[in-house]
Amino acid sequence: MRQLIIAGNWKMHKTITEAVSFAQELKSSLDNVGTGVEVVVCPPFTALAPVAEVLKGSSIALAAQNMHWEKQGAYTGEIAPAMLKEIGCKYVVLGHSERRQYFGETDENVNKKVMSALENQLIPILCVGETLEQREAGITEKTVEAQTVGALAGLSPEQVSNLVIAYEPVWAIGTGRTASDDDAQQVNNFIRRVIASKFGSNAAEAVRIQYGGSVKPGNAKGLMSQQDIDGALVGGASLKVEDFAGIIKNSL
Ligand SMILES: O=C[C@H](O)COP(=O)(O)O
Repeated sequence: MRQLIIAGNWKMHKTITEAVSFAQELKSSLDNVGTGVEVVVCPPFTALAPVAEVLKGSSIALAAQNMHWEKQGAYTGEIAPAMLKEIGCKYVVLGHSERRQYFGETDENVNKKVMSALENQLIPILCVGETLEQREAGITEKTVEAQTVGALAGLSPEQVSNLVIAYEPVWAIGTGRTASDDDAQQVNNFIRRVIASKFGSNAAEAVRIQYGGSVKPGNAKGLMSQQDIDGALVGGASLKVEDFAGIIKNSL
């Protein structure tokens, strides 16, 4: 049985002050939520340490939204994996479509980041997903397979078992246009079959595969009750405690 994992990706939102008060409020509103779901927040870099302080002793985990693959060096503006580990991050979001689209990330870069995260005991939340053009051209599976296989090249089945994959159709991100429960289930199931063929059935059974793209309190239950959907990567609706907590509670 895979534990649900619901992560709130704040993207480039919230100052330190806003992030800290959000974390305090979220902590108290999830007091009785139980262990059926793992809750993760992904603040911007500047708010990671202050939010880590607020979350100390709670079951809410911390994730960064990106990192460099190198240990250290002359990479102005970048953040190394050990820096995230030191703050207390458990997860790191890698290969988000916004990173691919606006910052030129390739499957090769994402693969280096996945390897480096694992070497530093950070669990990748690997994002994959097709654009609207790719969906309309009938190449959703081909696209998602290439991203998945490319990002996971060189990993062992054990390493794959422990990571999280987020299927995020680009056309559903921030658009209010969610994939139907069936469409999301179909692609998540396809990803699981890709993992099975490359890394074996144990890894495929264990790996958690989220859905992301306009997840809200009202559609969370339908999506989360699909066989191959093991959680959500939430953007816009993770910025308000009421909405994010609503998604978590409705998923159980
Ligand atoms: O990382 C989160 C996703 O990009 C989803 O964003 P959204 O919930 O605003 O559509």
